[in-house]
Amino acid sequence: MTPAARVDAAIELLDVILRETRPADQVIAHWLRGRRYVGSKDRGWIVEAVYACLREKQRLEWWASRAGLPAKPRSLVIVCLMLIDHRTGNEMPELFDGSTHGPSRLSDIERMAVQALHGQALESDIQPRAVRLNLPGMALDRLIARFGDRLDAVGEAMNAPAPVDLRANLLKVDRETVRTMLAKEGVIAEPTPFSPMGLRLERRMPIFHTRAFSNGLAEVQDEGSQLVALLVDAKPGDQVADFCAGAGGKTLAMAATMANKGRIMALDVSEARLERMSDRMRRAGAHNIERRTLKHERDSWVRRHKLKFDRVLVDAPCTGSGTWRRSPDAKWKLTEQTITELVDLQARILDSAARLVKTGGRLVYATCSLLPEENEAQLARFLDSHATEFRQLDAREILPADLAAGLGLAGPEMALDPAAHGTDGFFAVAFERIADPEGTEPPRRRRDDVDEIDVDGDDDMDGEDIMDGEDIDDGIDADDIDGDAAR
Ligand SMILES: C[S@@+](CC[C@H](N)C(=O)[O-])C[C@H]1O[C@@H](n2cnc3c(N)ncnc32)[C@H](O)[C@@H]1O
Repeated sequence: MTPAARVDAAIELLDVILRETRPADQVIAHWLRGRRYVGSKDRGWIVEAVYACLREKQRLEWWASRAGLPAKPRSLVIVCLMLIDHRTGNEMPELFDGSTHGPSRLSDIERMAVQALHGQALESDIQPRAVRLNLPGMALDRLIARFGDRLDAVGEAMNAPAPVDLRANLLKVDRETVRTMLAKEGVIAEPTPFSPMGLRLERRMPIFHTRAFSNGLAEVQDEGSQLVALLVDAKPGDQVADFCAGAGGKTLAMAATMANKGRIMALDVSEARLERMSDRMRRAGAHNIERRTLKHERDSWVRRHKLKFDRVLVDAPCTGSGTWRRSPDAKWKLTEQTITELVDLQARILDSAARLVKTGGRLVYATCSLLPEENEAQLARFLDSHATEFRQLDAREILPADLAAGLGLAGPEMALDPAAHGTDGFFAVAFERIADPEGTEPPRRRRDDVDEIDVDGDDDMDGEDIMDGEDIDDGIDADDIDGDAAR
């Protein structure tokens, strides 16, 4: 491709992403699949340019508007080329050359804008705070409430590219062995600071071709997500419900802490997401997972299995604001309505999933969000409405002492952020059921009886099949290390 053709492709792809509701990584994968003729170097340039525009969209728009350019993808790319790629005014006409595969020539206004932009820095003291921090205005007050004086540091960390973390699959191997195997294939990784099963790549690179990955010895998973699984602390023999299991990031981590003993019911309303778990389960050698598609959070299956689980994880659908460093497009698509709807859905899911927890069992509510209404406010609401049934546990007492001390948790919740912990932003809180809804204790079961408990529904009369783990294309693009796979 000529440099101009690359620029034209970046403008086109950016336009598609900004008009779509799907996440950018999915749109990009789809767009590239339809253009196999685009070589790998060209792909690399185009994707990098598009991500730079998405990551810096607000600051680029601010400069575009100041320079008199319309709010269009083409303007974003022009400003990106000037302020991020540091092109000179003389180079720009060559990139906008009006050729068959290139973008149309620069207009008079664009030429003047290019001159005005020359030598400017992307970040400026005169930008409003939300622009300078590159955060959506509607999130600013919420994040100030959460982080106070730390917000500048958190904002900076949220703008930096995320590292690639792996979880060593302890069902098959220990962390050091995976690390050595990866090193032999040229992939250098260091132990993550907190998770005892985590490895962090020295630099971003595809790992899906490595023996460690294809033999199921490692999975891509952000360290924060690994820590959420540790807070659940599912033990061998436990009955576990993973209520929003998705493609199984945390399900697989829990299968490992359970040493494949006991059972995990992986539940989700999305059959497609649960299907994506099958290949990962097989690769990981995880044999204690059953998957079930729920019609909705109050599916009759939940009622039939109330008070039956030792551990219930609710990894709730959320704004994903804690993962904005991976999915910068998501922050510009956030609306008040989305937040309102998600908060309502989270409450409904949490209330329903709580019914599954047996007395003495643990409920963990988690999000990858940094917004207080999805986290602290949900916790307060749940405790308030379930005061006679649940008590909050202290994460610092659940996690191993050195880990809890290292995380420096300020309270009983496990609140992680990219600045303090280098992880994605996560919030996780653990509760213990102290009484069943009627206030009467269900019969206690002996530990070694738990495998006998009917968690897969012999009484299942609603005709929904539990998926059987057959091999289905996982739909995750080989280079998609920031999609479901990172959770
Ligand atoms: C944050 S994602 C889960 C990520 C997953 N636990 C992991 O670690 O890879 C949230 C999930 O909640 C599911 N979900 C949305 N609405 C739901 C509902 N009403 N009941 C159960 N799951 C729901 C979504 O399909 C999505 O897979």
